[in-house]
Amino acid sequence: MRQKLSVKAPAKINLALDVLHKRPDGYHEVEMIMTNVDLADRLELTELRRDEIILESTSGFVPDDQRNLAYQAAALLKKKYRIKQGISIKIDKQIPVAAGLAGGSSDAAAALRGLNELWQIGLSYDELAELGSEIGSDVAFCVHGGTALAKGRGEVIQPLDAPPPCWVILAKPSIGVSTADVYRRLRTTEMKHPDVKGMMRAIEEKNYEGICHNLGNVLEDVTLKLHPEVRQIKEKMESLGADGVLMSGSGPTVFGLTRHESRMQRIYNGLRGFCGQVYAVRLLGEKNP
Ligand SMILES: C[C@@](CO)(OP(=O)(O)O)[C@H](O)COP(=O)(O)OP(=O)(O)OC[C@H]1O[C@@H](n2ccc(N)nc2=O)[C@H](O)[C@@H]1O
Ligand SMILES: Nc1ncnc2c1ncn2[C@@H]1O[C@H](COP(=O)(O)OP(=O)(O)O)[C@@H](O)[C@H]1O
Repeated sequence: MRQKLSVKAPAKINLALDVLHKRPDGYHEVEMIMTNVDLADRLELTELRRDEIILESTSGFVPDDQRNLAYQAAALLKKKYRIKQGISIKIDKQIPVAAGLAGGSSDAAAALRGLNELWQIGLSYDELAELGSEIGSDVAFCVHGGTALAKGRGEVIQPLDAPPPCWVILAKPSIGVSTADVYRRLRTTEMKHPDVKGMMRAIEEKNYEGICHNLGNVLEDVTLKLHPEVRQIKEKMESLGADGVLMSGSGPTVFGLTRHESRMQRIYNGLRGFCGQVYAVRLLGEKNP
């Protein structure tokens, strides 16, 4: 019998994103608070007799070859641990692409977690995260999942408690944003830094109002200038009564928080039709099992 495994790959949002400076290697030194939401891709991993990697996805927007981050994860493990078995990776894509929600990074992390188990390699999450950061800066967080402070270029992970439960409305306009382009346009001397420590305190104290108050992302201004429709979505979400509203990562997805189901419905209904893709999901906040 060929071995099979199904792995969940949840999206992330950045509750806080600060950039300290640009590094000599071209990356930016960041301080981010990231947490998972229950919008997820699903990867089905099936062993193949032939030594090859086959990748399929339900989305027309992601590559199905070595450019796919989940493919790269499998190739990395195969090379490093001299795995001779082949693998079929089927991605049921639910997370919008190039959205600031780390869909690709989460698929890579899920492939690492799943293949580590399927091929019985025996690596810890810390070891998988270190490997994953060769693929992308957000992969390390996605290996651990839950809620964390991410430093360095995003690969230095300090786990945090889960924030108090709430609804998260995600609204993505029909544009894609290039992370590299947004970082390139960032002027590190002209930034309003978010209070990352204040956000960590609010999470530790399970202080929902404190979390809403401390939301902040230095990349937001860059993307808002490039794409005025993102500002319109922010304003709409605020006027519909979200307690806190912020762009996730490099965007263009905007998220709004509320604890009340009736208000979640109002925000969700008010945004549908106004904006490309809208989701109402829960904060996950807990680490991957
Ligand atoms: C902005 C964030 C926030 O979580 O997420 P997304 O909006 O992409 O989801 C991340 O920092 C994105 O992480 P990720 O998407 O993995 O980035 P990578 O593939 O490593 O890098 C893409 C490009 O972004 C720039 N980059 C990335 C990370 C970083 N700390 N500094 C950078 O300058 C570099 O130009 C790099 O070539
Ligand atoms: N498995 C994957 N899922 C999504 N995008 C992928 C994947 N593999 C490679 N990519 C590429 O990575 C880019 C960024 O995708 P994604 O991770 O969805 O966005 P973001 O970095 O904004 O969170 C896309 O342009 C896409 O072509």
